[in-house]
Amino acid sequence: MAELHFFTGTMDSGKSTLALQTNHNHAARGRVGRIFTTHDRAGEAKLSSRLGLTHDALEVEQDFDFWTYVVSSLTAGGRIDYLICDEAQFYSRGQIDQLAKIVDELQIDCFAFGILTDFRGLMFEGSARLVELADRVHTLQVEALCWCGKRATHNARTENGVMVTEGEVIVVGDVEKIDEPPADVAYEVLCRQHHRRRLTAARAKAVSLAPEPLPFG
Ligand SMILES: Nc1ncnc2c1ncn2[C@@H]1O[C@H](COP(=O)(O)OP(=O)(O)O)[C@@H](O)[C@H]1O
Ligand SMILES: Cc1cn([C@H]2C[C@H](O)[C@@H](COP(=O)(O)O)O2)c(=O)[nH]c1=O
Repeated sequence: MAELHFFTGTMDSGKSTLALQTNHNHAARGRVGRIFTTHDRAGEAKLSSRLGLTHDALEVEQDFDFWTYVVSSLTAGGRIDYLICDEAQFYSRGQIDQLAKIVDELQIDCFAFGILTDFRGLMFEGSARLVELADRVHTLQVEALCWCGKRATHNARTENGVMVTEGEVIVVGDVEKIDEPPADVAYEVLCRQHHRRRLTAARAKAVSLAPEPLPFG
């Protein structure tokens, strides 16, 4: 039986790497797939991993219809055994419904990859629908870590090094590099407590370096 899988984890937890590995393993056994993504950091119609692998992909635009695409391909004599869907958090609710229909009605496996929550800690539309519909939800095994050493569960957005909680939901960007100056927009993975307290690595460092308050009186 075909299944709808949702692989989720914070930014930088290895989702795109796993997407490419999954494609490789299926293709190596002669199965034929299609790779989809949207808003990848590497640019349009690319699926890229921080480990250096990149693969051409089909870009999922807002009005893209998975069901129509797959049915047209099959009708034209094409073969599709599985779909790889990266950055699935950005897909619409309707597009996730189409993926579920493809799994059920056409017996095509679907492997979707994405982050669960946005920089405010709220579920993305695509991820929420995947949690509702997926046959299996897998949490990535490789744990991204908060600066405190705890498992990171949240994706914070920073603007010039300062954590923000308001703004557009979709802003393509990378995780902050510790040895580089703060980017205009970047992300940092944090544990819940430090996300709640808005305590990024830079702020924690600044606070710990701040002089002790003068004794009262
Ligand atoms: N130089 C490196 N050496 C080893 N592993 C690395 C290196 N750079 C990145 N990684 C691994 O790649 C992961 C990020 O992979 P990626 O597929 O881009 O993540 P995601 O799609 O979840 O954002 C990191 O969690 C880390 O495990
Ligand atoms: C939290 C959050 C992230 N994004 C963007 C930033 C990146 O371009 C992608 C996540 O990619 P990754 O492969 O998982 O690292 O999503 C966003 O647009 N809005 C957010 O709130």
